[in-house]
Amino acid sequence: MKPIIELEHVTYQRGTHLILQDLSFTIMENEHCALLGLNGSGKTTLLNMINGYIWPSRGKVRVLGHPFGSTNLPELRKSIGWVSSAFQERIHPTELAQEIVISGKYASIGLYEDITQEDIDSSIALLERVGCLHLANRSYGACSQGEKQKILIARALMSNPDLLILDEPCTGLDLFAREQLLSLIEGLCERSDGPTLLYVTHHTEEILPCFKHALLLKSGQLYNHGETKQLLTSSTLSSFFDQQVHVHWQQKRPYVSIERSVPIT
Ligand SMILES: Nc1ncnc2c1ncn2[C@@H]1O[C@H](COP(=O)(O)OP(=O)(O)OP(=O)(O)O)[C@@H](O)[C@H]1O
Repeated sequence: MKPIIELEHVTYQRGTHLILQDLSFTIMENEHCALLGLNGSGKTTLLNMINGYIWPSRGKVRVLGHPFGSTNLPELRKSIGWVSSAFQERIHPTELAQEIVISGKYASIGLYEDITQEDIDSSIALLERVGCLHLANRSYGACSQGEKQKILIARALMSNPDLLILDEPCTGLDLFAREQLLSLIEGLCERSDGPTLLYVTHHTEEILPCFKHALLLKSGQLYNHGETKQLLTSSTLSSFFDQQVHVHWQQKRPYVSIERSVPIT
């Protein structure tokens, strides 16, 4: 097993604000991991750092074994798939689903390279894998939110990444579209030749059993990390959220409810 993400005493400071503070953790190959943290806890900042868009003020970052500082980051990014709503907003609505998928090979927005027959075949295979082959020639703007997310996952897989980051992929999905997307994600986790997944969410019930590890980020600090089953307990999450919560597991997924101190009338 190889290390996929390694952070050593990483701090990220903007002015006097310590956005990330002394983070140290390692995610190993196939150790699919969930990242939880309240709004403003530093998740996006951390993802930007893992993708080499920002640099630590202090500490060391290594991704896929490449130490930042002596690594060709645009090249490294081709081995990282990143699906986020911020990225979704940058896609032109007239672009066709298949073009979007192919652009993933070049880590570009829009297609500027000469496309090979192999690119076309791979994009078709990926669209089929995410259940969206029928959308190949549909413009992105005309796709539903669930379809858009699946197309972006296919795009992220186009470069055969070693690391796949899914940042709140279920946002805006109805109950059934969400379960459909989660089944697709579960399928990705189960492939021994697939990427290591980092799954960011505010909704613990999306943490599938395949995410055996979890990172809890609180106010820019690593509050805790370890095995999901041990970490996501009522007691740990109540102190993590500074609010009494109750965790119950259903079909091996953790559901969190807030214990209200004031009865609802
Ligand atoms: N460039 C910056 N300069 C100053 N402050 C910043 C900068 N980038 C982020 N922050 C602050 O750092 C904190 C963490 O932001 P970040 O976007 O990483 O949180 P997050 O966990 O992704 O939140 P959310 O769940 O709401 O998306 C926030 O208080 C934010 O305002």
